[in-house]
Amino acid sequence: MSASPPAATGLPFDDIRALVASMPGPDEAARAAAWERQAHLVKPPGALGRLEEIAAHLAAWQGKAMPQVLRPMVVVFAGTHGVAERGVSPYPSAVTRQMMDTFTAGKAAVNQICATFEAGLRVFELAVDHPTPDIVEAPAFDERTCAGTIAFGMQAISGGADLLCLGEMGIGNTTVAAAVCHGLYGGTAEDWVGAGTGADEAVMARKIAAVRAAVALNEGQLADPLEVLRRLGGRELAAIAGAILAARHEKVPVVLDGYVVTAAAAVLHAMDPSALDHCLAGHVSAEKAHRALLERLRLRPILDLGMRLGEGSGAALAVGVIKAAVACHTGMATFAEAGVSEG
Ligand SMILES: Cc1cc2ncn([C@H]3O[C@H](COP(=O)(O)O)[C@@H](O)[C@H]3O)c2cc1C
Ligand SMILES: O=C(O)c1cccnc1
Repeated sequence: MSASPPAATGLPFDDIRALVASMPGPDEAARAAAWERQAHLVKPPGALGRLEEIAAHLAAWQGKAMPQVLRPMVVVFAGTHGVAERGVSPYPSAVTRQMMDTFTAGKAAVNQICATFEAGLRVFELAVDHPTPDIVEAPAFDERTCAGTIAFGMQAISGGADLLCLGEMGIGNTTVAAAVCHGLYGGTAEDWVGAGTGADEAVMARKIAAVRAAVALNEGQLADPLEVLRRLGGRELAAIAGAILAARHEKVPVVLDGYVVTAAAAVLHAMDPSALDHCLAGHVSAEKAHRALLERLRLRPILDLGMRLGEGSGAALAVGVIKAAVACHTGMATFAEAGVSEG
């Protein structure tokens, strides 16, 4: 279930930029064929609402008029963060490794959701015994290690998948996600900080202070989104960005989870506004800034259940809806096949 931490590959940011510049677009013929089929299925046009859009999205990004979700895969990346030692989470960093063990034992929330929808689950450990430096004091990575971690994340689909759901585990990472968003979009630290696992007033004040100080430390250095990731991010965020990019190149649609995963995705969006066109937002989490972030990225969440867990749980839950969308699209009869009169 776990893999070794990333050895720095020496892959520089220019190689990441080249992968972003060469992203394939959607298969518009497959999308059009999917909508054409939807128009003839035995239901009033549009009656399946968002399910119809999801089916057409999968057709466009898998490149087939009849998309499939036979091998949905949930990939959870885990990392640890120096900034966690500032008391920005009610929980200690040790929980990250303990939750890895819980995933392996099949006993976390995401395990149960994956089992419910017959989704695979892989957990990638990213050197959790070696936290990235405290972003208030130093960049999280040097360029080589950041690029190497992005490249490592590209392995997310190496086992094969026709739908990739992304998740994360890393105590303190809602602080890191807020720093990345503040670094990308400006505003104030307060705009981007939320309660995470359940911060009280004192923890919230430390989170806001940490995010403000981390961004201030890097003033004038954040015009390049990859620099935002390198200076203010963390290993699981870098790996998630790599996974999204690899999936795009391999025609695998992606389902994003909560605020942390979406913040990692935002780095790619800032590099190229079309970089997330193959992604669906599995849900909007209860983390304060997630809704605003999704709106900025023009992503409409599939579910809105007040969840604020992470682990890929919201993305995994959306697999149920996505599978149903594909089942309707591929399995329903047309009016002609069913012998039902069209209006
Ligand atoms: C038992 C437990 C299980 C979790 N599963 C995901 N997270 C979530 O909480 C963390 C982020 O919140 P913060 O920034 O407040 O630390 C991440 O590890 C995230 O995946 C968990 C957190 C805990 C405590
Ligand atoms: O939305 C998220 O990603 C989230 C929220 C709370 C805790 N961990 C993750």
